[in-house]
Amino acid sequence: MRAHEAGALHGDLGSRGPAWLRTPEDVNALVSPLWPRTVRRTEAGSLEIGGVSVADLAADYGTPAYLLDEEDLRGRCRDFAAAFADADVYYAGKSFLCKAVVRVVEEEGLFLDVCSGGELAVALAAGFPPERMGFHGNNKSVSELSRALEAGVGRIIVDSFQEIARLTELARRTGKRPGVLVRVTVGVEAHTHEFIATAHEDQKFGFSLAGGAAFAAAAQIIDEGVLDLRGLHSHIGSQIFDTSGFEVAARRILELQAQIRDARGVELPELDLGGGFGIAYTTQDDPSAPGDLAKRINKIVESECELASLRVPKLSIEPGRAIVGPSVFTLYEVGTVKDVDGIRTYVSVDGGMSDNIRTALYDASYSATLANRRSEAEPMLARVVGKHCEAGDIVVKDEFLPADVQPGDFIAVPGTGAYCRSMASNYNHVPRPPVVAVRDGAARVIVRRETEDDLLALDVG
Ligand SMILES: Cc1ncc(COP(=O)(O)O)c(C=O)c1O
Ligand SMILES: N[C@@H](CCCC[NH3+])C(=O)O
Repeated sequence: MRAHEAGALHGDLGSRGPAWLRTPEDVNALVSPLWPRTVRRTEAGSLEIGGVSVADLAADYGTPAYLLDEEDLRGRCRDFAAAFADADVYYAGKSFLCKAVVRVVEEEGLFLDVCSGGELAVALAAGFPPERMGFHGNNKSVSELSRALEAGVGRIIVDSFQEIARLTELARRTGKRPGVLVRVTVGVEAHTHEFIATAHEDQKFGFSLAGGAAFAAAAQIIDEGVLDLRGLHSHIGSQIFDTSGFEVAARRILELQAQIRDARGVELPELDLGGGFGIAYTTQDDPSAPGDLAKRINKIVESECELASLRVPKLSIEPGRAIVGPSVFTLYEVGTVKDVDGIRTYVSVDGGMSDNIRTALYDASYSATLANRRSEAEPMLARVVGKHCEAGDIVVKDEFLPADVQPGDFIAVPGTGAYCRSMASNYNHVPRPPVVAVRDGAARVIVRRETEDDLLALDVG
């Protein structure tokens, strides 16, 4: 029995209810916020991206592959830059970084946030202007800090008293005066998965506001006068839809700004409210457009500044997921289809948790569609799983796919531009997939597929 015939099955979707029950027509539809802008289903029924069919891309580059819609990515950079015209928009490179993306970010006028020596190296190799970079991290090494200083990184977001001491020592030694922000833990419980919330008190990032460490850090930097304190920083977490968390964060951080002014007579000129803007992974998600986010955030900052009699500081934000996440889908080939009687159908693809760990790690929800053809078959509740030796190797927990899905079909999973390739692993010695950028009918590999030789080259035993 195919799982779509099993009535009891739908109970498995719990509160998502009948909205999830789909017709064959729905199963073939591409719901707009989920897919990159140039993706469409052709008359013949297969998907194309940037004017190139997935069949051609699979033939040329193999599967699995991350397919990046360059026009979509550039469009999202431009949308953020235009919406936050009075602010600096730092693209958060941790979401996905390679030289080609660094160049896109630069060409579209954004700034860049890096958070390790490796990300800094990629950015510098791509020729990104260091003065437009911010350097994050709760445990930057002396060598990473030295490289940032040597390169002339525009600002370093300091995260601990030890780091302030290390950077101060380096600055004294080299005669440089780096711009810094103090990362503040504002005590906000962001409405997101606990692993990706970063502003509640009990965690590793930043200086506590409530405990007084944030004030002490800022005061120490001002008193020592070696580092150039430009402002305060807050990042409340990731995949957030509700702007009330930003509102509380802005209020608290501006109160601290006023406290610093009152105690030291210094009005800090900059304020960074971090990233974290949510995207649509399923039809249940309803993300805000950059223009709406900008309006709400600017209003919050202006009114809080008025209340505290502060000049409005130069604002910056650090979106990663909201820029690159929706620009990519992963293309997989189906290898096996297994009906577990009365429970569900498992559709196994040629990748899995090594190219997308988010489902296993955060219980994240994704969507999927049959990519190589249109099907008139009845919808079947499926679970898209990978090829790893791990029961939790799930890519898409629940999705309606046509009941005739079979080995050799292609499955596309949207929303995989952020934190998928960047968090990919070699579990089971599965080589990591390539990233292929497609635009105006032409495709180019921007990160090549890893090979078994690459893996063996590391094994020097
Ligand atoms: C300090 C900081 N800035 C920006 C980001 C980017 O977040 P997102 O990709 O959710 O916009 C992160 C990651 O959560 C972060 O830790
Ligand atoms: N890696 C996380 C986001 C947090 C990363 C940055 N602090 C994700 O996949 O959602």
